[in-house]
Amino acid sequence: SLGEKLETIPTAVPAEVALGRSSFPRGFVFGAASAAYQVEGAWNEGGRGPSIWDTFTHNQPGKIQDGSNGDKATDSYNKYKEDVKLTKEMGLDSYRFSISWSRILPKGTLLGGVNPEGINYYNNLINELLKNGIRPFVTLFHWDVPQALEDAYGGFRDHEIVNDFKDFANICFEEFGDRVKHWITLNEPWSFSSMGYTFGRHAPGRCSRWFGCTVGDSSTEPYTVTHNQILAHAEVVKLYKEKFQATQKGEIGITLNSMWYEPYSKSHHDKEAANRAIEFMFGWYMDPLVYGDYPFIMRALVRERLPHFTHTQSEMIKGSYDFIGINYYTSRYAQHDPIVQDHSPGSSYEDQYVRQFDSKNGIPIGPLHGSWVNVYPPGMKELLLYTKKRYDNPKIYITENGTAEIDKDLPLEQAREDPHRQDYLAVHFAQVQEAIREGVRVKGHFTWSLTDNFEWDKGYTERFGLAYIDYNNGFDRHLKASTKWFSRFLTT
Ligand SMILES: OC[C@@H]1[C@@H](O)[C@H](O)[C@@H](O)c2nnnn21
Repeated sequence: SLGEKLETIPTAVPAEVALGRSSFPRGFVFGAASAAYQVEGAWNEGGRGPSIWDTFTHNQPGKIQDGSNGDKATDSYNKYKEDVKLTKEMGLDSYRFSISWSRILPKGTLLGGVNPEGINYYNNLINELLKNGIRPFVTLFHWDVPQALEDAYGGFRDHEIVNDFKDFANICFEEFGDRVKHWITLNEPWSFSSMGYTFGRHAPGRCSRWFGCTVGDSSTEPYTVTHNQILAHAEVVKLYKEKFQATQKGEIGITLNSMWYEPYSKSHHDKEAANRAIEFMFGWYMDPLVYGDYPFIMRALVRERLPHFTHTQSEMIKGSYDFIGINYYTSRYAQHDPIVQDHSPGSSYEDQYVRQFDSKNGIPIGPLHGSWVNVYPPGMKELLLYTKKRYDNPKIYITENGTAEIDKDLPLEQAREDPHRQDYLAVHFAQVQEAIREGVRVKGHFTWSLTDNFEWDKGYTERFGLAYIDYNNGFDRHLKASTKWFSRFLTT
């Protein structure tokens, strides 16, 4: 039972992990990750056009816990060489970052013009990484839709964006594809759809009125936005494979996030609820990518609000990946939410008929780090085994995994102490190793994040970095204590 599992969660560094990188397959990639809006800053410098995150934070500061924004973020636009140096100093193999669409195409479209300063910035970043022997892993879309496209046709609410995303990707492949060999089309389409259109907590902040928004519909827009993201993803993969892969010899995939779910009780209904929860969060995307359509349970429960793919689209989407990126942080309990008479679900979240909890009988599913990361390492392994079993054992990178501390405005020396991060990483590395031993094709792990950064609706109140950012002293970077262990791990 879960109780036994909780007792068996190792708190000390498991022996095999203490052996370090040598206990992972040869060639396994260790990296750290970031995203453009969260680190670059320079929001209106270097020719960059506004994204929906600039609009959202400037116009609705109340939706951000500390009322902050990414105008400066960690000033990585000017300090990227320091970030590359941190990556190298730690002994990491790769740096995952995203390209700001509106820094390349300030008006979002090719017609609106390409920004040469944007091309120049990413060329400099890529070249600096390669000069230091660090492999670039590039995400094309990490939630920062150009505001011009939101204004023109509602961004991902309109199929038109598929063509503009293809144009953006084409420029990136042409300009950077000679040196970038690992591409991720989308980061977490579930988060973009649910946080942005079900709950309205992320840009563009749309949701139904009873969720507290003035515009939006939590029962339909998340499905439309997901549908257009999947189509945009598949068209870009098709473009890369038809026009670039033969010569550039890179690989392309997508990054999906999911929690793992444990049944709240041993009841049949709660076990079924746990299955529904993973299908509505992970299967929403994995089923189209592997089988060409949404999960049957979604068709059955969402019905006319769930868009359909044409046969041609379905064939294009099926198999549109060389790898799957998985972002895992935490797990939840899933409890059956019965369908009572006349109940009409008001959102994509309610459609699954699942109540989710982070604790049971007052006992959390795992120790709480930051505001939402309950440490539950078995969830990492279970999610990986689920992916292997249900989705034909794809090549996987863990494109995000990490933990946080609440910012308590501590003096630097105290703020750098992060034993919880060392424990978190060690126990999750052990789970990844076990999954690999059981045949899961995991080829790399990226810690979220290289540095503290703008944590979306949490602003700067939560720190996920391996390196501390001193926002009050020139955005100085300081490696946290856990990196001493991590660097040793990477060399043994
Ligand atoms: O919340 C911490 C991080 C965010 O900072 C990333 O941008 C996002 O990809 C993500 N997904 N899950 N957790 N995360």
